[in-house]
Amino acid sequence: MNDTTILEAVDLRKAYGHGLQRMPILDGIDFRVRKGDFVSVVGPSGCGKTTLLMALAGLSQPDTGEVRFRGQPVTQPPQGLAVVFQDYSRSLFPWKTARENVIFAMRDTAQKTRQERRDRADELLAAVGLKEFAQKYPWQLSGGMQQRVAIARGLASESDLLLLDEPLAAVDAQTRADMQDLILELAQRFDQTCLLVTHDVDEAVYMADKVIVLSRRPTSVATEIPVDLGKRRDQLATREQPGFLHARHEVMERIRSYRSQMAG
Ligand SMILES: Nc1ncnc2c1ncn2[C@@H]1O[C@H](COP(=O)(O)OP(=O)(O)OP(=O)(O)O)[C@@H](O)[C@H]1O
Repeated sequence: MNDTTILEAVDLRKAYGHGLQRMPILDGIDFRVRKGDFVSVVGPSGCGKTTLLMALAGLSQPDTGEVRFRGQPVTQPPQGLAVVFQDYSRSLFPWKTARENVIFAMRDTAQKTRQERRDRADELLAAVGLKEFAQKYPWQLSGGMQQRVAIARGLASESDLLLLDEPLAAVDAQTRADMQDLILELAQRFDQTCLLVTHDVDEAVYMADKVIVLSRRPTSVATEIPVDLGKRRDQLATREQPGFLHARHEVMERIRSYRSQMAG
């Protein structure tokens, strides 16, 4: 590990089931994430992206191999790491309002007083376009709104590392673009390293400093494709830059090669 590495996956292996039912999912995955980077992970459906994320978060243990966060082996969810799950309906507390859900994530932050926490929660809710909905309960919000609360909560934790599992899957195209920019802006503002799982190749490249493409299941290869676009992104200009088109091409090419291996 060098000084700037915050997260490492070392020869991660994980299978589900036993005996004849045993299904290997991760079959020797290695990669590193540098502090401050935004990393996207793409791969075929069912290749084990959520399984990988659960292992990175310390929510499930790999069979062999190791996850290291700030150089320390991860054996349970570590402090300084937060996850925004794909299934927002199960990740928010239904008995807490949007504001209370966001405040709940601030247990370990610099915001100590009730007022400080309330102000930061309202700032984040306003940033995700939910200023008027702070006092609503999750069941009073649409799916996309609930997911925005979940994102505000992830950012509120001010954790050094934020793992995002398809957080924008349920929102419409325009909101999705706005949320991409919001996540980038807030991650930079709070100095958060992010690892985003997404099915959307354009989103993966737009958001990231590096895209990790996973091979089909059992996933044994994680190819890294650098995205050389600097930190400032713009929905129109960035997507037209040669660097964007090149990285997008490389990612698509890699996915296609994994697909043809599967067919062959
Ligand atoms: N707890 C579990 N027990 C048994 N099998 C599981 C479990 N969790 C996931 N699987 C299986 O492992 C495989 C990988 O699942 P996973 O959700 O990690 O993939 P994914 O790449 O995130 O999928 P998707 O792209 O569809 O979201 C799938 O075939 C899934 O059915």
